Amino acid sequence: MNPIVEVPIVEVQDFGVAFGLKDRPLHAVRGVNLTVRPGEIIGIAGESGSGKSTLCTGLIRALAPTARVSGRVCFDGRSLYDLPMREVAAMHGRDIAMVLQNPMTSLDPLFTIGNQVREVLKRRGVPGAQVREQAIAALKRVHITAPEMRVGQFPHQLSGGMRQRVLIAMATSASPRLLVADEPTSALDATIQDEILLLFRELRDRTNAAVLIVTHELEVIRRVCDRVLVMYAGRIVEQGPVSTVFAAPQHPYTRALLASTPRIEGTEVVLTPIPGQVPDLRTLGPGCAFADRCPHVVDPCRQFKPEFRDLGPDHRILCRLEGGVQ
Ligand SMILES: Nc1ncnc2c1ncn2[C@@H]1O[C@H](COP(=O)(O)OP(=O)(O)OP(=O)(O)O)[C@@H](O)[C@H]1O
Repeated sequence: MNPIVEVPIVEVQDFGVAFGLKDRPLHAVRGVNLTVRPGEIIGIAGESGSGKSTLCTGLIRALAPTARVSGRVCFDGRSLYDLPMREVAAMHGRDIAMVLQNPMTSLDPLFTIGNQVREVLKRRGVPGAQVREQAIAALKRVHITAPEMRVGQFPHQLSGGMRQRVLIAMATSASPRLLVADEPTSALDATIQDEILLLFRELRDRTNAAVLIVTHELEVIRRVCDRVLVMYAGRIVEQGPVSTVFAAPQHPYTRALLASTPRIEGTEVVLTPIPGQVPDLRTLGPGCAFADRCPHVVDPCRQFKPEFRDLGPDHRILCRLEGGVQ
């Protein structure tokens, strides 16, 4: 693993994102404080609707125009939401890359793979004479076999795994400083998943980029990430090194989430679903959003805002329970 350099690439203070009516807002993300350093791979976990995608798109200023943002996001020391959009757009092509879930809808079915990779390279200022050669090199880096032949093919002629690699090749061709991958492997089968995940590590090792991976699959995080953020109802409820959090999760929600993933015990597949429902983000009470589902809930949890507790180096939870769950 790369040594982690201490100068952050992203610094987030009290970040929030709301949608909907001003007098009845939906707080998709609330009170996020986060530092992302070059060379680290961070996984973001949480049930559907917990705010994972909104946080990631918010961190790179790629939210829907209806979103209302609060707090501060600094990218490479510059306050992202104070920059002119023109500069942010230039950063998106150069310093920040995004890989999305569905490789079929992200590639244009009417153009060859070569056309699409070359177009990205041209936009990034690669001289015309080098474009073909660099497009082939970019495909080779993501382990596409016979890239000279593939450049002449259309997206539908490639497998799902190969299409995802092409998107990663396009996203990383400018050696971004931050790569955001939103459910990058969920449409792929397990062996292809592994290969795609390895590409993120290779990118990190080659360029010292920071990588944020949003996923429902905790196993993905356990295998490739250095750090994990667990989100619930728009807040990060636990963050810490993957090895620490997976070995001994401290927030009751993290425990429940880990227990809810299928595991094999003897000859049986066992999982313990999390009881209850995710709360409506428009009608959250003053206390902890997880209180109604928490096995350790006590009265103050419902009445007062939960507080962050530091449990060790880079490890914190948002919970009133002293020292986490015993
Ligand atoms: N453009 C939007 N307009 C209105 N509400 C939105 C918008 N985008 C997201 N939301 C709402 O914000 C909340 C968080 O959504 P988000 O997609 O960030 O969650 P998620 O954890 O990424 O979920 P999933 O795992 O299902 O993708 C949800 O209640 C969602 O409906």
